[in-house]
Amino acid sequence: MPKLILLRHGQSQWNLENRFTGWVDVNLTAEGEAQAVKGGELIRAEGIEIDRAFTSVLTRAIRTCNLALDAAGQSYVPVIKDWHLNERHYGGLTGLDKAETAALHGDEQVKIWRRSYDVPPPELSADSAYDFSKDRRYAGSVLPLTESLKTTLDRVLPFWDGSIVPALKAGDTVLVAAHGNSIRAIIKLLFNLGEAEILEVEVPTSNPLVIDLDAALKPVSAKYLDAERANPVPVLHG
Ligand SMILES: O=C(O)[C@@H](CO)OP(=O)(O)O
Repeated sequence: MPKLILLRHGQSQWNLENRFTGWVDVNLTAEGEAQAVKGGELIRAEGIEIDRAFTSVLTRAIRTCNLALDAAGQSYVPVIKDWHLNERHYGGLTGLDKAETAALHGDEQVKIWRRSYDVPPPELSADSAYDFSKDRRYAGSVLPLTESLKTTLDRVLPFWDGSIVPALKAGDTVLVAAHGNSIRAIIKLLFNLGEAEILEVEVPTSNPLVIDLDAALKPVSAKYLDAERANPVPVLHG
């Protein structure tokens, strides 16, 4: 039976500072590192044997993946890194303080930017310090200037179909160490959630969400390994 473990990265420096992060390559805090290790220890305690892992090209997810695999005693697992698993691009909000932005534009507008399904934040300006188009990890790719959850899902989907689905169909146990919104995109897809339902889904940092799948890759069960830090698991649609 294929098994998928979704692991949101541990606390990052900008999670701590409450700044819109998106594609900025901030590192884990010490607390985030400890969370990643705990995630791996829980995977080990559950006796899960991972066949392959996928992560983004952002340090906080890569390090969470590595720390969790180390703590699970499975550092040898092959890891594929791909930008299609990056966090949603926060466009012109990138780097701003979330509370200051709410004070300026109102809580309602910030909630729309953060959690609406298809309203993207304003685009990144041409002179932004957060222009990643010259970063060699994205060479040859056309990069977004902003993303909603919907357009995040649009770019996660080809990678999901092309790389992760074949591994799951082969019966592998797969770890995906990624970000709040790229994981929400995968959850929407997998659980066939509506636009309103996905908005209620908040994935806790570095708490492994273990999903057993049938041969058609429909979820048959889902649980967080750290029950104390769990949020409601997505509803299984029949
Ligand atoms: O800042 C970000 O990139 C994301 C994830 O931390 O935040 P949000 O909760 O607004 O999706």
